[in-house]
Amino acid sequence: MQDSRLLLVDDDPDVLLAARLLLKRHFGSIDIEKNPEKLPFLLNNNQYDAIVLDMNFERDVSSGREGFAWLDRILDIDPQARVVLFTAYGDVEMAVRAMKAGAVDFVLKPWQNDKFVETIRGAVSAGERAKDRPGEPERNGWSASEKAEKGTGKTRKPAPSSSGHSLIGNALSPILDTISRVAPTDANVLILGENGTGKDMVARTIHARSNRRDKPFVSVDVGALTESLFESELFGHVKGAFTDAREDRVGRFEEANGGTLFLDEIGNLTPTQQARLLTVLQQRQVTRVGSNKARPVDIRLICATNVDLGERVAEKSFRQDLLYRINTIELTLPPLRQRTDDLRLLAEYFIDRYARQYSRPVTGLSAALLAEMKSYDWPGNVRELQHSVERAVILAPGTILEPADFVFRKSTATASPVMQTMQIDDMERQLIQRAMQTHQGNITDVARELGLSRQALYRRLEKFGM
Ligand SMILES: Nc1ncnc2c1ncn2[C@@H]1O[C@H](COP(=O)(O)OP(=O)(O)OP(=O)(O)O)[C@@H](O)[C@H]1O
Repeated sequence: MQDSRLLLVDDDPDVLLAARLLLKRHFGSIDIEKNPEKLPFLLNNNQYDAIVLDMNFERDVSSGREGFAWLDRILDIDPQARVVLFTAYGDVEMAVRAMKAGAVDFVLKPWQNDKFVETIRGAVSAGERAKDRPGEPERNGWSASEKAEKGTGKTRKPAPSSSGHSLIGNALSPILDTISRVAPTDANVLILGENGTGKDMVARTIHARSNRRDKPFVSVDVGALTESLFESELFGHVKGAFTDAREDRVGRFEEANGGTLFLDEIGNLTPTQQARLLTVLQQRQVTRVGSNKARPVDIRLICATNVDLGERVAEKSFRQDLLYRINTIELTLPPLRQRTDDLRLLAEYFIDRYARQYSRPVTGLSAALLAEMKSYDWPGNVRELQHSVERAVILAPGTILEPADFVFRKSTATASPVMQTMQIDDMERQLIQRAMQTHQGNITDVARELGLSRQALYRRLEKFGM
């Protein structure tokens, strides 16, 4: 236990300090973090034996919704993560729900010291046992291999051998073939497709099937980086390079050294950012901001975007030389509306996954629902289908999902004449405004309803000045 490493995430600094003081006496090293937004970065860069996560962040004090979203995110990044939840409200029902969603245990605040230490000890040693015997079922009833095979919601970083199975859909077989051929090479790959079509999954699958699979997979949403953060995030900085640079920091390129760097939303880079990126890719070395020492980097580059880069090149907002550098192999993921034959397969896959996760008796979907699904245009693609099925599985009264259990967003085909004459931007703005009202500004819920990633939602909020 003395060499184990823990991460505590809570927005109350007093709680963090008190918990660290207690746990330091029993466990090796304890990282504390006030801001859950830092979780992806921390998890991509560190190996934790257990993570203690608060369920009730400030913005959403009692429902635990934000805690659930962060739990999901952690398990997406690391399906084997041992997450123990902190809850201040003694809401055991919520804690039990969280355990069904993949947490290993929970601690009620205010805690009893002995009990708290024992719970964490249990989480850490369960993780060690699972490492020793990889096939052994875990606490929530699924072994690691079963999770990877079945894709029980935690398959974002699956075992290399089985990662291809989690990309569901017959229409994807040509893409899976290409992935098999391309993955073992070091060729740069550009993945194109609308939001929610599976670009991130494809990037992870390529890495998992590459010779770099034991090295880091580092993912950066470059579209979300401001001009001032771009260089220090990607290339790192040295202490004193700018006001906030209190310590040396390794950039994402260096973090990915030996492994794969995934640059998402590459289509949104400004001309200056494109020029900086191109130089680094040409020279295969990075210079941290404030330093003059160039460091070699060995990365396999995968990029993704939902914009038409050819069009951007034609209108001169994306450099052709950069496009040629990143698109050695190009993969285009079809939107869901163009692969309606896969709808049943995908829907059944998600029904199975969520019925298990939430212990619901749902076993399938009716022909009427399938017909409605086929006539809908799925603007949020597989992500939207996934969330709609999740909601329906939780709420449906019967064992077979019916049209009444499903909420389809108003599609362009059925929109009112007024809506049809509106510009797409206006519709988008209205949808976002409505969802923001419904969810009282909770970004996670709004993004989920709209089938967007949080970053994609942030960009739209910025675009519409909301
Ligand atoms: N073929 C598929 N099989 C199973 N799940 C899928 C498939 N495609 C997408 N998904 C699921 O849909 C969700 C969105 O996928 P992903 O994040 O890979 O899309 P994306 O194209 O990267 O989206 P964005 O452009 O918004 O970042 C994920 O939860 C993923 O698990």
